[in-house]
Amino acid sequence: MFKVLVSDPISDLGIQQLMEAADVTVDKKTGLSEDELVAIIGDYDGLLVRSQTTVTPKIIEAGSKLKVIGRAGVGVDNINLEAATKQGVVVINAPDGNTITTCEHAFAMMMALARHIPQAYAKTVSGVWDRKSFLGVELRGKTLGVLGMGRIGSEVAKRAKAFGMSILAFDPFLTEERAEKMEVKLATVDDIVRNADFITVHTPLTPQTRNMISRPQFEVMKKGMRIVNCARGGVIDELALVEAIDSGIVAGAAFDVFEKEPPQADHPFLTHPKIIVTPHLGASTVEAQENVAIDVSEQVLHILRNEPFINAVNIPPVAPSVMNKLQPYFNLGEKLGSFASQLVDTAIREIVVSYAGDLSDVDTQPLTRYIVKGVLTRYFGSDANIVNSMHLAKTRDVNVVVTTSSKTQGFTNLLTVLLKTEEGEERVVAGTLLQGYGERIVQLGKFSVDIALEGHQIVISHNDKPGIIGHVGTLLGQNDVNIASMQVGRSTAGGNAIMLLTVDREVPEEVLAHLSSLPEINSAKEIALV
Ligand SMILES: NC(=O)C1=CN([C@@H]2O[C@H](COP(=O)(O)OP(=O)(O)OC[C@H]3O[C@@H](n4cnc5c(N)ncnc54)[C@H](O)[C@@H]3O)[C@@H](O)[C@H]2O)C=CC1
Ligand SMILES: O=C(O)C(=O)COP(=O)(O)O
Repeated sequence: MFKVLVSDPISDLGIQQLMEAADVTVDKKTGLSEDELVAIIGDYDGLLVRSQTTVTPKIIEAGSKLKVIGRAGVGVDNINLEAATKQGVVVINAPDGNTITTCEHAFAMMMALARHIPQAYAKTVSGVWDRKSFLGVELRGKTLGVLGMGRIGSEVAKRAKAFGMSILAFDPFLTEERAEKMEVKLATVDDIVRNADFITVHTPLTPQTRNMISRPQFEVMKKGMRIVNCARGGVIDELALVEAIDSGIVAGAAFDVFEKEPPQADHPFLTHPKIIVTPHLGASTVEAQENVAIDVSEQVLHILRNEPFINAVNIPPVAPSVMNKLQPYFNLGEKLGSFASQLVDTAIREIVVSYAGDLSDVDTQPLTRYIVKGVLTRYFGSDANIVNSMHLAKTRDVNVVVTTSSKTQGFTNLLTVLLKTEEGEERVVAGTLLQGYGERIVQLGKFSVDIALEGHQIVISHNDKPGIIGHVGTLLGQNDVNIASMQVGRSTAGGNAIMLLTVDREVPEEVLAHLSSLPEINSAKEIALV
């Protein structure tokens, strides 16, 4: 039974499938301190959060069973990704569910700003009928600068056009072609700050976006412009903004997010007559909260059940078409890695993965993660997984080299794993996925073989002399080890040879030792692929 902790207010309807899953129990405990979370997180396989819970390295380290942290929303800046990746915890988010809602909030803020709605409301309900102080401006005919043209920024631009605004947009990934298609003008940050009547930011907070709008930008802004931040506190320099308003450059600002949330009681935004604020409500609609909770619950279930999943933040994204192509090979890759690692006796220094044939035209990185996981599982057990396998290899000074070739080498697809060790040992194993026959090993060292990659196997290196197969069969039979299949490969008659056996059960140590001591046998190793 998996246990999931929900530590922020998340829609009940959205997490229904998680609550109804027969193999999951869900506990809801909101408002916990770091220490309180540290004390209980060890019991949980999954953690679901929004933006209130700060998931610190201390919490992640205490989560010894933790497999997944699900963020019911977009921004994962409250989750320590480095600690999660190190520990092999998958972090997923729900990037699509609150796009429209947040876009609509940004728009609502822009309109409220243009027409002083919060200030006018406050005065009216206080009993003052003041029609003179709140002269607004129209959006029509104005220039809107959009910084960050991702999901939300693009939707804001779309709506702004309907209001008769012209749009200047900047995003490092916005091409001239896409800008044209969206009927926005591709601009630089400098163009935007100099020419926009309104600016809205829709980027994550990164070292590049922190204080993206600060004193130097305010200095060249159009007098009387207005600015909106429904993305992340810190993208616009808060103190520089107050100065720019007070000096008459900026006519007003609307903020949903703050550098520190909640802001201190004496934060200048909270009392400034030209700044309107909301308490990080961008994603707070019934629809968005259901959407993000549904999306994240679905993925958390997949991860707990070891099924393929999407939207992992600490694993590079993979296009669905690439994923469809790679997915059938994940098992093969992991087993080949595991097989190869059980052939070596000394510390691995390099893992060389070669892809040939069909797989050469896609980005095979996700598959490499499975192979490396397979190799490292021998040393790290279940602590190695596809999230941290590359990281683990790096921290252990294991070099991972990938080569690809479109040549088919006799198989539609061929994965080869070569391990090089500190002592100069080299072990190579290659496998393929054969329609109707599943995962097969087709090369072991320099020998061609063909055997299913499954269960318990024995690899025997021997000299090609008559009678050896008989000796091996007899010894295993005497020890009640049944042989399911056998393959023999040799380079030249009478030379080195390899015997690959699939057996029905684990082979006792003493039987392996006995096998190794038989005449003409150089070594016998058991490989477990279970
Ligand atoms: N106020 C709220 O409740 C909510 C806030 N958000 C925040 O809104 C922001 C945008 O969310 P989405 O549109 O879903 O994300 P997204 O990932 O689709 O878009 C972000 C865009 O910012 C661009 N970007 C990155 N660095 C940039 C730079 N230096 N200059 C210009 N553009 C840059 C990226 O290329 C990307 O296109 C995020 O910070 C997210 O956390 C999202 C949902 C709710
Ligand atoms: O999704 C995001 O990035 C948000 O900022 C929404 O935050 P919330 O889930 O409302 O705490």
